[in-house]
Amino acid sequence: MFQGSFLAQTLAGKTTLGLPFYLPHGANVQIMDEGVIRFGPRDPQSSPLHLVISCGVHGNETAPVELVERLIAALLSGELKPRARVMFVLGNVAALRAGTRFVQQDMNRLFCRIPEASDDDESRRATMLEMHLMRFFSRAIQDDKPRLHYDLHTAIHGSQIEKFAIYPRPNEGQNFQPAAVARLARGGVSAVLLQTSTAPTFSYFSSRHCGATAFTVELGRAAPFGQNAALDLSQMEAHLRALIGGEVPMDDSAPASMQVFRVSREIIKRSEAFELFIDAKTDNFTPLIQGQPLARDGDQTWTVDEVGARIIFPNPDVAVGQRAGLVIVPTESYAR
Ligand SMILES: O=C(O)CCC(=O)N[C@@H](CCC(=O)O)C(=O)O
Ligand SMILES: [Zn+2]
Repeated sequence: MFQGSFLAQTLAGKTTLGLPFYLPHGANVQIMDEGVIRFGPRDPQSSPLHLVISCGVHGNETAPVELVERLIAALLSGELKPRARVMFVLGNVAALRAGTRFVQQDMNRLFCRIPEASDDDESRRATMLEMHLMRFFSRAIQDDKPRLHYDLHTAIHGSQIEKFAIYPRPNEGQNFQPAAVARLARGGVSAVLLQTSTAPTFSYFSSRHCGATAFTVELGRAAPFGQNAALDLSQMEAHLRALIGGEVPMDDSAPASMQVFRVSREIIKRSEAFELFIDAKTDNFTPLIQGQPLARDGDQTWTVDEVGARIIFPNPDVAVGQRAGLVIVPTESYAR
């Protein structure tokens, strides 16, 4: 089943789907789809955690894909033994082959939508990935074990804080969980952005529809395959290995060093007349000055109203209807 690495086989279009089987050291494994592989212990009932680790939702963000490939290889060799149920997802295989963020549409803007007969390949792939996560996490409904989804990215932008995460709002009746933020700190993440609005992103989907504690995790600067040596992912790799091995940290509060922000506003591009008054090369977390003009779109203008605001993902070249940036502000509160 594995001639060469799972990543190499996937990129070569040689995925072989199959029934679940046991590896010599007892782990259960199944290739569910192109770029989707699931591992678990011989006795799934003993799993302390249901974990999805996704990467490559954007095809130019390769460091997390190389990290996932190392984890899959360690599991296949028996060097890493799964106690958690874990499913790995290489999101946008076509874009990974092309080395581009996407082929036709940004896949991370295609979740939580109603499928249509006219859907393009990326829309169909997003829908298939939703089905894989619904099925994987449906097993979790039978027990009260934690459901966790890390969607690993790297960023087009430089950043004043290298490793950070976007935390989609939990469902009604739930608050953001400091313990979940504390786990991220163990993976080397230094800031978390609490997102209180809906979003068409993979992590928002698994939070909203799978009841998972989900994050988009930005691990550094995007670079092509083989050019990620300068990016240190060792702490995140150790954290993911511990989770896969069934070590679920029980910290109940995030370290004081973790910076917590709330997404105050999304700047949405409403027409081709849109202008962003912040250079698209501006680093993430660059401070904004209260009263400073942000953007104009026809007769609508945005200025910085917030105190202590910073910019995230400034990008005027997004498609109409998509966000051209996030305005964040510091917060002490984890309330939803
Ligand atoms: O660097 C950038 O401009 C974008 C990096 C990236 O792909 N970020 C994700 C964030 C997803 C989220 O908000 O949860 C994205 O834009 O899809
Ligand atoms: Zn990305």
